[in-house]
Amino acid sequence: MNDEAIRMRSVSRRHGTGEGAVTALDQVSLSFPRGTFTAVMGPSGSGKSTLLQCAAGLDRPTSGSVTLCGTELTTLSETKLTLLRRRRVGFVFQAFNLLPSLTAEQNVTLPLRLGGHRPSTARVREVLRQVGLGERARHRPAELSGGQQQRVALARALITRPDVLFGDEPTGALDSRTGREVLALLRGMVDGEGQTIVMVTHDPVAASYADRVLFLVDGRVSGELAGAGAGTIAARMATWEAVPC
Ligand SMILES: Nc1ncnc2c1ncn2[C@@H]1O[C@H](COP(=O)(O)OP(=O)(O)OP(=O)(O)O)[C@@H](O)[C@H]1O
Repeated sequence: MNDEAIRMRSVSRRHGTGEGAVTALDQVSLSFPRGTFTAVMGPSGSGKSTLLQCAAGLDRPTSGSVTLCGTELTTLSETKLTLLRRRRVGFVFQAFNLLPSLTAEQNVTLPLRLGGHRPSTARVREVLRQVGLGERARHRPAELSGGQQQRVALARALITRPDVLFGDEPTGALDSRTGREVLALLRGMVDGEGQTIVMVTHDPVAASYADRVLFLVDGRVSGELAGAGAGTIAARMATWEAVPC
């Protein structure tokens, strides 16, 4: 069995051509082992979101290779890539992106239903229980706290049992206590169920929940820390914050 959830080999992503061209990712090679939690950090514009999008098959690299559990993504047709994304990767963003008129369980099942699938009620209840919302299945977003709304978004991302869960600042809109609850939930999914998580964050406390923190600068991996606390991560961030723009 392939123990790499994602493998990126010499991945570059350039936008535009000629003098105005921007290299968002520059020859990045990385492995994300299954069952691990990785945080991706770096200054604004360093390529974090681009890395996440290329790893998840949401964006296509200009060159290089990306495999998801052994499947090469860069050569897949748009249709196959869409199907693969729908089934094998999950996303949570800073914005919860819930439909206000739908209940928690309807929000969780909406993407699957749009794709022509109807998950069993048992599965929907199971995933809502997993995120601590077993009693809130019939509530609408306005009847839920911010943290609970993000848990609905998490349940929606997890319902297909994705190979990888990607988060782009998933706790960015939450107060610090609620954010920590969501991060503890993510950590528990890695430890308890072997979920693979890749999360972009600007917050050293959020990054400290990960097994490994990758640092990007100018589209390249500039270093990494394993098992680091928030203080150590913040000290590393201070080295690039000190560089004048
Ligand atoms: N569609 C695009 N067209 C042109 N340039 C782009 C495009 N998308 C991203 N870029 C550029 O690529 C670089 C990396 O962007 P990216 O959004 O990946 O950075 P980031 O580290 O996630 O930034 P932030 O922390 O501010 O969200 C930036 O210089 C950005 O301006």
